[in-house]
Amino acid sequence: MDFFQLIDGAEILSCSGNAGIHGVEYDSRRVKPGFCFLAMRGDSTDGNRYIDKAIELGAVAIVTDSATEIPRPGVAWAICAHGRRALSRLSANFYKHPAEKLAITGVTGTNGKTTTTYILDSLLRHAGRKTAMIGTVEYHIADRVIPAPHTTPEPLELNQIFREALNEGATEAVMEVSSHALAQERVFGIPYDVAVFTNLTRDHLDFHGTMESYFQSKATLFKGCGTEPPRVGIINRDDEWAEKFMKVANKHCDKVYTYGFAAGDFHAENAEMTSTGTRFDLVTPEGRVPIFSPLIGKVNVLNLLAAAAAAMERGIHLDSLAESITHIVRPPGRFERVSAGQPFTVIVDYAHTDDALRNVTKLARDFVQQAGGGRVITLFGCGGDRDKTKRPLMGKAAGEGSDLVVLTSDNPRSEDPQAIINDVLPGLAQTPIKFIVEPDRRKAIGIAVANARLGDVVILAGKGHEKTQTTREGVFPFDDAQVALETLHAAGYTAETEGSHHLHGSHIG
Ligand SMILES: CC(=O)N[C@H]1[C@@H](OP(=O)(O)OP(=O)(O)OC[C@H]2O[C@@H](n3ccc(=O)[nH]c3=O)[C@H](O)[C@@H]2O)O[C@H](CO)[C@@H](O)[C@@H]1O[C@H](C)C(=O)N[C@@H](C)C(=O)N[C@H](CCC(=O)O)C(=O)O
Ligand SMILES: Nc1ncnc2c1ncn2[C@@H]1O[C@H](COP(=O)(O)OP(=O)(O)OP(=O)(O)O)[C@@H](O)[C@H]1O
Ligand SMILES: N[C@H](CCC[C@H](N)C(=O)O)C(=O)O
Ligand SMILES: [Mg+2]
Repeated sequence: MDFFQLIDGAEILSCSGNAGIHGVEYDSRRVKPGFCFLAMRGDSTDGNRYIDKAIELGAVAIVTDSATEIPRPGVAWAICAHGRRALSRLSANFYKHPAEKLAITGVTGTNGKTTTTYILDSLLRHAGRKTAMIGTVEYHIADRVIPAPHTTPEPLELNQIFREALNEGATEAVMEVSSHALAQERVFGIPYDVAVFTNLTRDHLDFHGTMESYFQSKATLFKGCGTEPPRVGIINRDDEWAEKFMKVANKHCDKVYTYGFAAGDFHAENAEMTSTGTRFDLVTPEGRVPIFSPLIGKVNVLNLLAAAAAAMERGIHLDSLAESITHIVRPPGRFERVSAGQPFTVIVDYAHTDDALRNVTKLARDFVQQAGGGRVITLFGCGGDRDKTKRPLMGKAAGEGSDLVVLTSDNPRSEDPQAIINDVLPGLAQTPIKFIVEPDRRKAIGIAVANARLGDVVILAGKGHEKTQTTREGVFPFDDAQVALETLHAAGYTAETEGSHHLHGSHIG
């Protein structure tokens, strides 16, 4: 492909020269001979600072979002109006527009994206479709796993995955669309067929500033990301922001469906929730069907309703849903039990907002009550270099939902772990709860487990599937489920159970 073909359709303000192009990069450190380097300004640095580095590494063409950069001799050059939009167009051109040939479902919302995409992907695969799945835990093309540096990748990686998926026979893609990706236009030009909104609760205000601007980012998915709007919008009517999302979806999408626990186009009736699964009648515009889901808790009923609605829109028949729902693959680290035969329950969960902590502690409370007693012990921390406003709220939610809280660290990143803890304490102090502070997460897990008695539920919140802890000193291996298991073994519980097998690979809990 030559440079003109590569930049075709991108908003180019001026250009000069031509070259044969063998690859595209937006990170100078990964440039190879024959590549086009797209230099764009970011929040932490400016890609234009690395143009000469990219040329040294063999870049033959530069696309820059800076009109003041002087073209380097012998290098094809273009000035674009918007860095990421240009990157999207170049990536689509380079990989020959794979997104246009896939039916893509995008899921956005503060919580539930990963779970909903896993369920939808399972339903599509169970119906014989070959899929690509993109999200927080990992990316998949059918059974092939690709590591996920971001929940929603940059347009270059996104187009590459879509191209590989198409080449491998995929017809569908299911992806989480983070608010960061929407705000930064990482998904510019992606034509979504179906768009799902799960919920909007406080998070990421460090990046978005206000809830309104966070909402506006998420709403973009329903307006169309520089392309046709989605054919179908699916909205959680139980969420406080539902009406605002409905307004946008009604304006832009051909069809809009709602889902909700007790009412909506898709809803649940006769729900029976136990600690091993959930039985309910799935009510849809096409009729109703009794289902049993291995996922537990009310939020997972909502995730299931969202996924069922999307699956039906993607042509999966209601009759086959009941069967396929029994086979769904659960995402790792979401309400995942860790068991070594101990007389109390240990749960690893990815709750890292006040809303999610409230839900997960409520679920644990329901279980201990159903089982005739027991306490809820919650361990959590708050991420460093992330929304500080959620810290006291998470403290309050954990305190209100638990009998004992162990406050610790969760990826302090560049921050002082104690300073993060200090931000959480005012929220915890608003509750009468007993709490223990231990910044070392391994020791903290030891404390939580040592305090557990017969019938208690211990929730290890915030890190879910993560395999590392990021601190000022570096990135260290850390896996809550593994550490919990080691702690239980050290305490003398050594039974090999389904839960402990799960830790060694299978995603089916
Ligand atoms: C806030 C945010 O999302 N930032 C992402 C964004 O940064 P940015 O646009 O500000 O770019 P920058 O880091 O200033 O760099 C500018 C340009 O210089 C380039 N560069 C930089 C250094 C160099 O040596 N050479 C070089 O060419 C970079 O590749 C980039 O093109 O683009 C960068 C390149 O892809 C990402 O690394 C960076 O992710 C940061 C590290 C991050 O932590 N992002 C998280 C918050 C995120 O995106 N999370 C969401 C999920 C959140 C959720 O829903 O829970 C996600 O989708 O994963
Ligand atoms: N529909 C939901 N509503 C509220 N909370 C939920 C919902 N589904 C899951 N949760 C809670 O949120 C946590 C994260 O769930 P999940 O990973 O599915 O969300 P996500 O939107 O992908 O999060 P992230 O933005 O971090 O990738 C779960 O561990 C659970 O505690
Ligand atoms: N996608 C979320 C994950 C948070 C998980 C938690 N473990 C943390 O590090 O804060 C974020 O980047 O904000
Ligand atoms: Mg996710």
